[in-house]
Amino acid sequence: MIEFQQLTKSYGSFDAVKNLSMQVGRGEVFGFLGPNGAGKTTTIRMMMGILVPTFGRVLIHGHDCHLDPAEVKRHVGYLPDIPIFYDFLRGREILQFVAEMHGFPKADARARAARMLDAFDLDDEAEEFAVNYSLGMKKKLGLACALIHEPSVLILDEPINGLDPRSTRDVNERLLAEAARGTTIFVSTHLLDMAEKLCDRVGIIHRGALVSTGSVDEVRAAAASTGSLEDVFLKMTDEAAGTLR
Ligand SMILES: Nc1ncnc2c1ncn2[C@@H]1O[C@H](COP(=O)(O)OP(=O)(O)OP(=O)(O)O)[C@@H](O)[C@H]1O
Repeated sequence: MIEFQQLTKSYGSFDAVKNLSMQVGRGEVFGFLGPNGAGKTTTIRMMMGILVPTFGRVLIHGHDCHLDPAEVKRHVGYLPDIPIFYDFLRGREILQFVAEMHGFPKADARARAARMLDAFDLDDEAEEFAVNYSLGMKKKLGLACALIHEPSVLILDEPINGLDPRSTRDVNERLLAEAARGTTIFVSTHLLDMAEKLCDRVGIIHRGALVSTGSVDEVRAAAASTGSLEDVFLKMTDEAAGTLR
């Protein structure tokens, strides 16, 4: 379970994330939606212990993400918005390295890397240097790295941004399979179609503040809208812009 308690990140007088309080339950797929600059990546970086909160905290399975980041990482698989790898390691070597960093013995790490290459259809690129991977291949390799230790929580920053339709479908199917296994998934996106297909609940963040949370139907009802999630999103972020200004 993920628990946000008044999580805040300020840069001078500017609040990139303000007073974020909410919970994501075990096994839930939660879509964190917001327009560009809303505070999604800042929130996720605080969850991963990369940024220090100005105030408040976020807990994963009861562990404080800032005070106890190593324990959090044992439970979490993380896909950053722009996956970055050692350019001159090959796909297979990167996966094996990540598995070994998680403490698996060499032979197990090698077997896990092979399973992931197969699962993500990266076998043909396994011996290629990461620097030569396309964006779609990098996202798939990044997701494979996130999953290699079979985490109970996945934190994904824009996992299908920039992917072609086939890769998008592959990734969505993979995430649905993970959700079916009971993995908790916290996924940031501004692709509403993905949120509608995948998420049990969504939260809409705008200018650092949570403006709505609930199932897609609940969020739709709160916005007094009968339209698509896109209509609801545009209405909510427009109304919020008015009240937050
Ligand atoms: N180091 C920083 N100093 C000052 N402002 C920052 C810093 N990092 C982020 N911000 C600001 O915080 C806000 C939230 O940024 P963030 O990257 O979290 O947005 P986002 O929702 O992930 O956006 P996108 O969908 O475009 O990736 C933005 O206005 C951004 O300019």
